[in-house]
Amino acid sequence: MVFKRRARRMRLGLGCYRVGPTWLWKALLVFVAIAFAGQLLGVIYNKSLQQDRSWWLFSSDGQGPSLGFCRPRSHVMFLKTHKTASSTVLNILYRYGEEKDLRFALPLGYQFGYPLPFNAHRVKGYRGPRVAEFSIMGNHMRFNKPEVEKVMPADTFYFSILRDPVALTESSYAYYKAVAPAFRKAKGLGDFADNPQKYYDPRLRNNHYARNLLWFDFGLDHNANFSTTLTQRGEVAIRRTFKLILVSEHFDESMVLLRHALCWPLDAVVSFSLNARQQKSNGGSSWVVKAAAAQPPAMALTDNQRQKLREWNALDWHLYQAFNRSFWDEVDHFGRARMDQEVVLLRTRRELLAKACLKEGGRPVEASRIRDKNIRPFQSGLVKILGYELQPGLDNATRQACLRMIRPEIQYKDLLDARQFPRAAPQPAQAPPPAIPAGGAYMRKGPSSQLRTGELGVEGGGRMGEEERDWDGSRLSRSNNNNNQTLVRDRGGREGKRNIR
Ligand SMILES: Nc1ncnc2c1ncn2[C@@H]1O[C@H](COP(=O)(O)OS(=O)(=O)O)[C@@H](OP(=O)(O)O)[C@H]1O
Repeated sequence: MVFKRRARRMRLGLGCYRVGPTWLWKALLVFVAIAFAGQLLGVIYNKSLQQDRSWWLFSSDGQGPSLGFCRPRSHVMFLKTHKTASSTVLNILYRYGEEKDLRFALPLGYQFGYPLPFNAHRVKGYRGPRVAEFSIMGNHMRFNKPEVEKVMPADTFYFSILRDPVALTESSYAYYKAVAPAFRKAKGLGDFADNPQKYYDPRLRNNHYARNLLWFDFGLDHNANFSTTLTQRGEVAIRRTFKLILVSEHFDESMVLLRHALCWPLDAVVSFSLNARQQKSNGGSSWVVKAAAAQPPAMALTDNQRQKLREWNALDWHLYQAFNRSFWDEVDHFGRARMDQEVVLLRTRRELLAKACLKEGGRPVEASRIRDKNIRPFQSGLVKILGYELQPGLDNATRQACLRMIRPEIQYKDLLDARQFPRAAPQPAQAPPPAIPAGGAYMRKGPSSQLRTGELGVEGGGRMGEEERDWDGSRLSRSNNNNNQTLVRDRGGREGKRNIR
């Protein structure tokens, strides 16, 4: 009996024990099912949100405020001055032209025979002055109006960009330290600023990077003595051709004026700063914006040295001041309040795109950290040139749009070149220049083993043989200067001073 009762209690107990866990298991199962479904819905929702967002990112929202009645310009010539944010501007032109399927006047290499004055035959595919077939031109050149006019249509819109000569010299010194003999010989930028005459020889190749570089790029004589008549003449000549001169220090306002001048949507002029130098903060090694950055000792300048650099670059300083004034006149004409509003919109848009497109919260990173060589920027000089990495997991359309905004100049030019000349056999852009030992000017190779800026060789296949010639055709000979071999102009050679207009 006792045994039976105990067995019944055990059965009941077991029954109780079974009822409890079954109920719990069922509840758990329902909970897991709900959680799983939630996750699944979340993923689907997020994905569609991301797609919606990317659709929204690069669509009508990027049109910006009304441009009024105007027709978008598609014939554009940008004089790409050196170290002025010109690569960022060129990226804008590349993107617009690519999207609209416009034809670019591209150099054979990466520049139009720089530092020689521009010649129409430097344009790949150029077939003569009466064949108007190019829409956009913007790679580095030394401006030469009559030759440019052979390539570009008569209704072309010409524009360019200037930068404060002191900031420009800092950037140029960092980038061309090894290329320009005047910079190479100086102990640091301050030392150069204290006594530029001590280091500067106008006959030496690539020294144009060290004096009045803007004036030089506009095709004017950068070694001329400063005079009010001369500077006014230069200014008038530039104004006659260039309908808009942007100012690097006011980049965003510049972009607003540019978009209205070209009648382009807001997104077309939204950009990420390209070709920036790495700057170190006082304490750490992280990238910081220039204003807050401590310059490395070789780059540090006192106020007095800054003033001296303005005097040394007096022609550029005049140009910068004159065009800075007229820039603000244009802003006044546009309307200051309206400008402020558009600048806010532009910055908001840039922030949004940076968050969507870029890693590191949109901050530029060292080239060595960029895994994809197609977006690694070209390196030159004393400092690291920064680039960007894309956010992972972007849908294809967004990825392509983001990629366009960060693709460095060299890779972008290669891509456009391949599109425009699909059947052309790959050409070496430039034959390698002769190596000059012991402190002679030297070149670095770009990602495609081709030269870009600050190189020694004449672009477009101009290997310099035994008889070497400078950009204006004057003969060069080697000189041994304090054990530094350099190329100097022969006495009989032309002075290379020419005013193109
Ligand atoms: N958006 C914007 N606003 C202001 N400044 C900008 C911008 N984009 C690029 N930069 C700075 O421009 C410098 C590079 O100039 P370039 O691209 O003209 O150089 S190059 O001649 O093509 O090598 C380089 O200056 P430094 O960093 O002082 O060397 C860039 O940081």
